[in-house]
Amino acid sequence: VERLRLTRKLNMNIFLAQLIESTNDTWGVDLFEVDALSNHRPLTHVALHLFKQRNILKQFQIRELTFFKFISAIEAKYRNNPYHNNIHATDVLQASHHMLNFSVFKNVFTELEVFAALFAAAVHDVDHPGVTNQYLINTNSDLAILYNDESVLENHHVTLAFQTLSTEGCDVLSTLNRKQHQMFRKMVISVVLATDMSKHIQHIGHLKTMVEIRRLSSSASSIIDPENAEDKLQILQSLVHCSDLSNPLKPLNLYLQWTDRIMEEFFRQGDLEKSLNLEVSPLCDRENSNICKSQMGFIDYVVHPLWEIWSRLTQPDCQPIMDILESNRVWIASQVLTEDDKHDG
Ligand SMILES: COc1ccc(-c2ccn(CCC(=O)N3CCOCC3)n2)cc1OC1CCCC1
Ligand SMILES: [Mg+2]
Ligand SMILES: [Zn+2]
Repeated sequence: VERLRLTRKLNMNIFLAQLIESTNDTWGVDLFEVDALSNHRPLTHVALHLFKQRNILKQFQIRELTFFKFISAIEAKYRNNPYHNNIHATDVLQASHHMLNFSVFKNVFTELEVFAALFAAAVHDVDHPGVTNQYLINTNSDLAILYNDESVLENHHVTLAFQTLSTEGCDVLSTLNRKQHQMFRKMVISVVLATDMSKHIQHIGHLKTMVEIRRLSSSASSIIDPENAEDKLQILQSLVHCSDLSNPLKPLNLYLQWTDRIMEEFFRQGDLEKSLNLEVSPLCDRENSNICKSQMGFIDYVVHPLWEIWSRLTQPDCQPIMDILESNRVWIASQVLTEDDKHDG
């Protein structure tokens, strides 16, 4: 029996290693599998692997042990919410890594910009309480008071990330010089704050402008001027925001798991609102919801408008991902009909 147990353990580790290797260049890795096989430490495993694969630790002389301690401390500060947890952080990190490899971004970003974008993705929801900014504001929470109702959650995530750097043995930025540290901090703050849905429309506006310039400018090649730090920062903000909103562009079985999870998180907020005699927020009433219809709305009015312009900027590498969105939408639409019948029934 002991030999059998060890063989099974060995096979699980081999399978885990193969899954983690696939995060290098695969869109839609099953991170729920990685979570199950990694003793619920997907973020530490994947982040360590991707930062090493990109040679970030060597470039900035960051000791592997220091990075391990930091990312483990961050992963431990993600709460076990149904949706906003360490698996979601890993998902956004891996999607951001994947899109940074798009050919349109070749030779555009510096190592420091890549480091800042992936760092921001890994920490972007740390200590998320599983409720929305609006709920924190409506309940006069300490966080809303602390951040004056402005991007409350996003401010909290980035502050906690930088505070974690001062935990014993966790300062992954100790080898950066003053200028690098200042630029890194500015980029991480702006990328994490840009994951607030209140900035969503601005993302679309900036991307439309950039695509327009690409269309007008003669050089059909990469339109992104590597000298324009502002443009590059806006692109990194949109890249992580797109990754944050990438669930409907993942293989259907993964998309449906994320949908179940966000709905359960919303429903728990609705339960809280009911118990506090507050008005139940939209989509948060588990007694009265149409999951497929709300996903159709999410895709048509939030996800597709953003990803349509993002894919135009990043063509041709985004097409396979847009195709998944299209097929998922067709499937959801087919379910709306049956879901109606169920309700009518
Ligand atoms: C798989 O389903 C979703 C996956 C992700 C999102 C989503 C929206 C905005 N973000 C970015 C973070 C943010 O700002 N949030 C977090 C969600 O709550 C609102 C503030 N993420 C919403 C999703 O579905 C919702 C429930 C039915 C329709 C919309
Ligand atoms: Mg967030
Ligand atoms: Zn997020």
